[in-house]
Amino acid sequence: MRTFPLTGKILQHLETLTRYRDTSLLKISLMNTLLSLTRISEVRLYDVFESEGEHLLALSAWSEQGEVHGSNDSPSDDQVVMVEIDSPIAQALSTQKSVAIQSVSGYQTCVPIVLGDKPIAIFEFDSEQLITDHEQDVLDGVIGVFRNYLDLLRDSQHDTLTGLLNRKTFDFGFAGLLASYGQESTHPSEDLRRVADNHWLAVMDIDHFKRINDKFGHLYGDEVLILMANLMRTSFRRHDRLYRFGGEEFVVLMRNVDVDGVRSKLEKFRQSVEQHEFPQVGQVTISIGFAPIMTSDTPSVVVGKADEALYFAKEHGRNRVCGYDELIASGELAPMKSNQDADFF
Ligand SMILES: Nc1nc2c(ncn2[C@@H]2O[C@H](COP(=O)(O)OP(=O)(O)OP(=O)(O)O)[C@@H](O)[C@H]2O)c(=O)[nH]1
Repeated sequence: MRTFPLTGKILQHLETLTRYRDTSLLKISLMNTLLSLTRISEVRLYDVFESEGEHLLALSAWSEQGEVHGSNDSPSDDQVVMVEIDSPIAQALSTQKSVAIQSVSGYQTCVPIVLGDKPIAIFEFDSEQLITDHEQDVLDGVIGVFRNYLDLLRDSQHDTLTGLLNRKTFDFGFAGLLASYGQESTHPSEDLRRVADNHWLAVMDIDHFKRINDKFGHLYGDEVLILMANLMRTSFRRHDRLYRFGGEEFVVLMRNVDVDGVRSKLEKFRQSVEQHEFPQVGQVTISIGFAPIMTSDTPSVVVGKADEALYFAKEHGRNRVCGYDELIASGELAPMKSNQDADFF
């Protein structure tokens, strides 16, 4: 009978947990749940990546004196660390099972989260005492619900053909991203609150894609889209966000790069597409427009500016990279009027 209040509490937590559609908030909610249902004192959650057969970790949420914090951005390269050989995390990742060890302040338990046959995240718990079998059951059950829900959420956030993030995820996440960038910005002037001068949005569109479909058929057209997504994954950095916006249009969100860096990165990508031999189809080219992300702009204005630069590239020969600011400065494009942003979304 004494288990009923705990069962009710677990159900309440699960109800709260499954309300979230945002992965970062979901993680924070899960960690609060685990702290509240067990005698764990602190918890850290790492995202797990695989690179050349090695596991890499990036801290994505953590507690400090019981208060949970999370990062809502993809980790940059310098936030990713290698797993220490023979560490409990390494053991838990290789066996795909929980590992508990005695530590200076008590016990440390590592619980991997495995999707398919791949570990995608790992929890590290500190507790004064060894976790009991009952607590382990609660941990396993709640983490299992989290894993299944995360799997569903990931499915709904990604484009089925290319595996990139989808348009819905962009629409949902970009406004939040702008708001969080705004909090980070240190610029004193409201108008000039460009996000540390280094966040960008690029819209990319395959040239004459209709011709590819018409000449080789839709299956080859689809293959080009998949290969294009793979080229994007290898060309951009881990913390850049890659979206298929629809049809043959893609979007990249880039941060921590100056205007020269963004231009050369996009130019390099354009060249790698041009030089890639697409099976059957041969050469494919892409046109790219990019614009800075300013906290004073709405998402539709940012996309609208990058789109204008893209249309300029299309109208001036295709297979080019054009920056909105550069086109405005050179007088080749007239500045967008504020009412031009209506109803993009
Ligand atoms: N194979 C395939 N084709 C798609 C998909 N989504 C959209 N398309 C096709 O993409 C083509 C886009 O053609 P347009 O918008 O005319 O553009 P384009 O031929 O690339 O010409 P420009 O953009 O002006 O260079 C259309 O033929 C669509 O049917 C898809 O998921 N798979």
